[in-house]
Amino acid sequence: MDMKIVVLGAGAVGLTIAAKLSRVADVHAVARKRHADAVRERGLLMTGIWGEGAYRFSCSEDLPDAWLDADYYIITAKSTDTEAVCRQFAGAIRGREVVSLQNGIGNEEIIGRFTDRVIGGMIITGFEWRGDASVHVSVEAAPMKLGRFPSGMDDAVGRLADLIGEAGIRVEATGGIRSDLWSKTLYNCALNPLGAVTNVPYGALTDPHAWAIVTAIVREAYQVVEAEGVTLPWETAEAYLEYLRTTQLPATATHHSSMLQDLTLGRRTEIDFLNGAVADLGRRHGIDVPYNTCITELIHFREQL
Ligand SMILES: NC(=O)C1=CN([C@@H]2O[C@H](COP(=O)(O)OP(=O)(O)OC[C@H]3O[C@@H](n4cnc5c(N)ncnc54)[C@H](O)[C@@H]3O)[C@@H](O)[C@H]2O)C=CC1
Ligand SMILES: CC(C)(CO)C(=O)C(=O)O
Repeated sequence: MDMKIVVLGAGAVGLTIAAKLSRVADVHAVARKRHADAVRERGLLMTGIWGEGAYRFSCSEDLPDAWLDADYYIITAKSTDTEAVCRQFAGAIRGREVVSLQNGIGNEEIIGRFTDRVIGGMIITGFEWRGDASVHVSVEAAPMKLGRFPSGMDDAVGRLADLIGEAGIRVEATGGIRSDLWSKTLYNCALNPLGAVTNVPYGALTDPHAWAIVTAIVREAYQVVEAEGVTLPWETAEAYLEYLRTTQLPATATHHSSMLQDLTLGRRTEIDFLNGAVADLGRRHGIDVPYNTCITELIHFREQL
């Protein structure tokens, strides 16, 4: 029997993941009405580096009873909606395997209040809206990572990674997902808010003036990660900055920060799960975090304009 997967809060990331998984599993996506209607009418339209085509799968605004026995629930809402999604589907996800495939620090902890089976996910692939239920997959800097949260590996993680791999998505299972989540958060903290307030593609942030700010943000964040007891693949902030400049940035140089789009559309941004989380944790650990505090306040100011 095929595995049953439910994607909760399916937008650009979630609908695309649902589409790919629909080729190897039974999939239902919970999405907003206009996307759900479009998926039902003509499928999810995908273009870009993950292939082209129309993908049909079950999609609606709610969770039909037939999906209450899903093997995995994957949350792909913005971090600002994690708590609300968990509350709305609390009955379904209690005691179930729930995966966060979101940016930032704090989602897994929120989900952990609703189920004791939390899987952390890190994805560094670009998904851009091209219309209702129409997504362009633009860039990919590394394989997806999946791991039991806060740490460890087990069969449930391995089975999901195998399934996602079968669907044609590059993925690796890991025993240390917090390290991957923090690695991605460093990248987002460095680029997302600065790219949003300056309205430039990420590649432009290597300019020396912008890079000085990126450097300060990353140095503060690095101290916080160390204080949190998380080991990153790079020994120092300087080593990460070199990786960011020479490997991650070239792979996503043309990308515009999605935070800018959130600001333009008058939506709340994920800043409190990124630089805001770094600033909060920094204060708790007695670490000076002026750059992360400043950029967080700046984004909150812009959110209100
Ligand atoms: N778009 C991208 O390229 C990438 C995004 N991410 C992260 O992935 C997460 C999702 O990002 P996107 O897909 O871009 O966001 P999105 O805004 O396109 O998708 C989230 C969707 O969930 C819907 N939603 C929220 N609550 C819901 C509910 N209760 N019922 C039904 N639908 C609900 C929203 O209306 C929205 O359509 C974020 O944490 C983001 O930072 C990570 C890597 C790349
Ligand atoms: C889209 C991409 C690859 C680059 O910014 C990303 O992963 C993110 O913004 O979180």
